[in-house]
Amino acid sequence: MADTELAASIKSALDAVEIPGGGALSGYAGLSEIIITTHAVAFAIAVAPGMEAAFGPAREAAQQAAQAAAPGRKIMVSLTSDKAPATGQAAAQGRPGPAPKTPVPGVKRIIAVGSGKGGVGKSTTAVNIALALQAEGLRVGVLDADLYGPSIPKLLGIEGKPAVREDGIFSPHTAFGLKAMSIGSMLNPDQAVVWRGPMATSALRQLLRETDWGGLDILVVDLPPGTGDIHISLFQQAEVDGVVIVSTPQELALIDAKKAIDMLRRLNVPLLGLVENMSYFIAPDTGTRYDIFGSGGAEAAAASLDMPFLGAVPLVMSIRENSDSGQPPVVSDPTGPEAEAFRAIVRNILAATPALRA
Ligand SMILES: Nc1ncnc2c1ncn2[C@@H]1O[C@H](COP(=O)(O)OP(=O)(O)OP(=O)(O)O)[C@@H](O)[C@H]1O
Repeated sequence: MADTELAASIKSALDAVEIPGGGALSGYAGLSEIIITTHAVAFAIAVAPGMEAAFGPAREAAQQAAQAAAPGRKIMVSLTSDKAPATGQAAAQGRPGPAPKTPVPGVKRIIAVGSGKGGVGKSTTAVNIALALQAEGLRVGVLDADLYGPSIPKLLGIEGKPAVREDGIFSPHTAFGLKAMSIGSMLNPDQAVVWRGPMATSALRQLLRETDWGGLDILVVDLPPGTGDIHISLFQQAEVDGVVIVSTPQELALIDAKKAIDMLRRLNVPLLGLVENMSYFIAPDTGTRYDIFGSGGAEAAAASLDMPFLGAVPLVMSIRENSDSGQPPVVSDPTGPEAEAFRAIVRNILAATPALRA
């Protein structure tokens, strides 16, 4: 069935869903466009502030109606309302605040990996940190929340969609011993823009909470670059134990990274430290190290921001070649200089935050 036909048949299935105050959901002005992807269906219901609970049953019924109309696809129905965060005055007036943070089933600790701008090697770092954590004896998973450039599937050589159990829970992929889920498998590449805002955060919530992680010590979340809805949604709904910021040595990237760091401070999320990627170049023939961008930029930036410097990763062709073919250096060449760089970063993280092992 074509996507437009499927969207139309879901919309007519919503005729049977009654909304508070009477009337059908299909005719409700707050119903968003129905987005169809290869594996998922997503739509949002915008409600007036304070009406979320009243719309709960309608959301449930919409979920079931859409599932019946689109069997085999993951259904994501989000309720959204424009409400200011309940701080200060709002809280004092007794208005509801953001939902409290709740543990993610099957996950003990969460580390997120972020960056100021794209293309700095954030996903490469996330995957290799996850593998290096695993080499330390921890049970580790990776969640690719980078909606605008999901690259974990390629980096881990994962293909296809994750299986959905009968109860609607995802069974994650497994790659190199890591459990892995990617927002990328939920959407077509050209749909990232459409997925902004509530639908993206709803997709994140479901990937995080409706996946059978099966008992992880640490889940590594690859965030989108910059600061946006996904970040805020993750930090508000789950206890994130710390964030690693990845930057390249160029000053511009560092300035961008500062914005990300400011946001974390405002949201009270612990910063684990800064990783400098593509920091120096090792000549493949002689093994000589060249500090092509000048050395120590990120280290100095970390010091000026009063945060730990976790380590530097060299710019090496093999990282690009192996990563892009689904063979991350920590597994493809575990004793090489790139793998050693990531392992040293992980040792620094665990030394500074021993609770991550607990
Ligand atoms: N240290 C490195 N040496 C050589 N190439 C690297 C290194 N780190 C990352 N790369 C390459 O740079 C490209 C971008 O890396 P990656 O996808 O990890 O960045 P990102 O910051 O996550 O980007 P995006 O924001 O687009 O997701 C990839 O082709 C990757 O293989």
